[in-house]
Amino acid sequence: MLYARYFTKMITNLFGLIRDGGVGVQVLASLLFFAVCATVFSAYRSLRGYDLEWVPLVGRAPGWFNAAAVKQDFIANGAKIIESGYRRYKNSMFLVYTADMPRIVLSAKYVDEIRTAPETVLSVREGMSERHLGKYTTLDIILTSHLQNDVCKAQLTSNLKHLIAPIHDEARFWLARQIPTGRPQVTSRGYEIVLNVVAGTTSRILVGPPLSRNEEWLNVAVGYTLDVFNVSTALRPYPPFLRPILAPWLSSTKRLQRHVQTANELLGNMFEKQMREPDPNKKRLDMIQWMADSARGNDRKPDILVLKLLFLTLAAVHTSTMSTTHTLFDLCTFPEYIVPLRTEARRVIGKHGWTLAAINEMKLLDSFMKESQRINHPGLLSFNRKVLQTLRLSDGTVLPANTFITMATNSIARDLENYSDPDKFDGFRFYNKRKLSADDAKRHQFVSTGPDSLPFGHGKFACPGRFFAAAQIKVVLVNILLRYDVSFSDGQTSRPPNVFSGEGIGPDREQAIVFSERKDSVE
Ligand code: HEM
Repeated sequence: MLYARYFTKMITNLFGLIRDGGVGVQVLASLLFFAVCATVFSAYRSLRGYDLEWVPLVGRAPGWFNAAAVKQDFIANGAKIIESGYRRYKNSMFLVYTADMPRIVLSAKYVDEIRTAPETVLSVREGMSERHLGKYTTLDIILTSHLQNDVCKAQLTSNLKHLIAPIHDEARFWLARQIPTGRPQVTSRGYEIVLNVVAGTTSRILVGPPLSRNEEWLNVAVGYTLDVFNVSTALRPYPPFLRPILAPWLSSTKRLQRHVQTANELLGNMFEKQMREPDPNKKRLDMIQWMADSARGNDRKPDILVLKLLFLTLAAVHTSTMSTTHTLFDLCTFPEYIVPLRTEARRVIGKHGWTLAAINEMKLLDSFMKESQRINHPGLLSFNRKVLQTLRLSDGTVLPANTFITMATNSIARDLENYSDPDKFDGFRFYNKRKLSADDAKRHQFVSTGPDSLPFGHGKFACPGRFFAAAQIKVVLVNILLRYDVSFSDGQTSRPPNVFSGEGIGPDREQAIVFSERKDSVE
């Protein structure tokens, strides 16, 4: 109201001056005043998410001077804020100021309606790049094309049958490296062991041997992701006009640049060679080959392909590490599942060897992993999109252009309306559901997505790497199950609480696991 009164007065003055012929310094001063007010007003609108005033707000909204404090509040209390919003508005929507953007948290009842929306209307890539400050973190590389998505959907998934044996080799190698043989018991941090095994097995399919075991590469594969998040976390509290000035001075930016430089040195020539002299008789079984084969137009440049491959390390390594670590913690918490899971693994590997057929038959393990993921979600929110064109939903709800939408996937996974006894860990919950009908057999797999199961998103742009992720996690866990007995140390029987920060949920990285080598361990 105050602004409106200023505008009215100023415009009246301006017209008054022109009418009286008193145009001159005063007109210019008024015009300047008008410009300043308009800028300030528009900054205020964007700060307050003015266009979204009709959406109920949950949590705090920033004013002029407390934007950083509101982000900090979400980082500390995100779980409580989202859960309270979900309880009140799970059938409609609410607005939350997250650590990056104000986002509309939409009810999952809309997911089937919007999951097929074209990318010109709802965009995962634009949302991801903007939320993670792509200009400063290199993530804007995903905007040049869909290559990073296409190679996962096509070559990675269709080659899975050839990848199980190499992943198994790699898992065995990295486990043996970290848990020395010949010692009855090794106690070590579970997260760290899993991170190294997953970084190694993922690298095998990203860059192939021998580079996949190269220390320099592995440091990049793990460190790049961490520094992308370090840079965006450091810059977020500052207004956009200050970010280009501050970014070059951050130690995380410098580290990120070094990771990119090292990746270019290690991979640049490989891409170059693969594109210059493709040899149809000597096909590699990795992303270097698949990206070089599929890149078109501007993407056919080694430095672009290197950045896209780095994006894949970000999408793959830490997500799968979290899932595997959570499942390992659940094996230690519920040891009664270990024998049936081990028996199943022995049976199917005895029948099919280390093949995709064996992986697909590990239905008890599939269920155990999905239950572990349900209870220990990768994050509070998923199905993130930027609205590029205003979208009117069938019930008349309007999602305005330039807003960001998301879904409260963690709350959805713990909702009694979706799951009976939702806080109870029931490792064979999904196995039992799969037995109900042919349709249920498809709907309740680790890789299946739907309105009540959104950790991989849903629809056209659901995670394209999830089939690989499922196979890889199974190979790593079965290697552990067949070789070791696992437990927490010192009589600990329950898993440590998860670590919540903003919308992220992760396992406790300090938790020790005791690996006791089994006498009947199987290769
Ligand atoms: C447990 C492990 C994983 C989880 C929980 C996960 C989760 C997700 C989610 C939530 C999305 C956004 C989808 C949406 O909003 O609809 C996504 C996108 C993506 N994921 Fe995964 N992911 C995992 C593993 C992987 C792996 C192993 C790869 C590749 C090897 C991968 C590649 C991708 C790519 C390329 C995208 C971006 C898609 C795009 O550009 O539109 N992910 N993932």
